[in-house]
Amino acid sequence: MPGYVLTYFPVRGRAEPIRLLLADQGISWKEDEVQIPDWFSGKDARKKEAVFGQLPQFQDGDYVLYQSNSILRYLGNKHGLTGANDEERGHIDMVNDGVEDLRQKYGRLIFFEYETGKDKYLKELPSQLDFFERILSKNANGSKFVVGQKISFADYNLLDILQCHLDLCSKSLSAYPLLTAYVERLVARPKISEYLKSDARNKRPITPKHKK
Ligand SMILES: N[C@@H](CCC(=O)N[C@@H](CSC(=S)NCCc1ccccc1)C(=O)NCC(=O)O)C(=O)O
Repeated sequence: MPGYVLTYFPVRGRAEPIRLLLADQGISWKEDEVQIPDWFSGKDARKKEAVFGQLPQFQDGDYVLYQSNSILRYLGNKHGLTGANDEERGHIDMVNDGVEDLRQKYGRLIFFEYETGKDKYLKELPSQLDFFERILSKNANGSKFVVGQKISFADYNLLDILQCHLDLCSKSLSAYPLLTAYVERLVARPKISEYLKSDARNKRPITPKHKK
């Protein structure tokens, strides 16, 4: 039975929350690495087959899925990571959509405004992080996960984008005790800790713009 296959570029990017979920859940997967020049030059013909012409792609046997957030939600549904009831599921989706909003802001900075916009971005970042600190504060005083008693697919997405911001500025969470403790708690989970130390994780830059 073929297992899970994740097709993406040799970067963390939009595939990293998926990798964190799989690693933390003890689920093995195959990395199908696409070289960026081959993708854009057409040497790798898969761009024409991709539903939206982009990656990541996720394969579960013969089942093929694109869109990183859809892949996260699919794995959440399959592996019990979508909350305890409809209300929690709705809030998990809401938080994941909020993470997507922040990821798009982060991507715009990295790919289009880095030289001129970093200071302004960091100055305005608290207005975004305030939302997530408050979300954590409303669930068990921030001592657990974004929603409910169990980890959900949105937690892996939030962890990744927070780590991206810690890479951008190591002090970006210093005014956020709940977010700081949340990241520390999640990265200390044995399987996430093991993955974060792995060559597979550390050979990949966050984006093609980051130099290893
Ligand atoms: N909504 C989609 C967005 C997918 C996406 O943007 N994929 C990018 C990669 S994700 C990312 S971090 N993009 C920005 C930087 C980048 C560009 C090219 C390759 C790798 C990274 C991609 O496939 N670019 C190549 C292309 O469009 O032909 C999703 O969430 O999966």
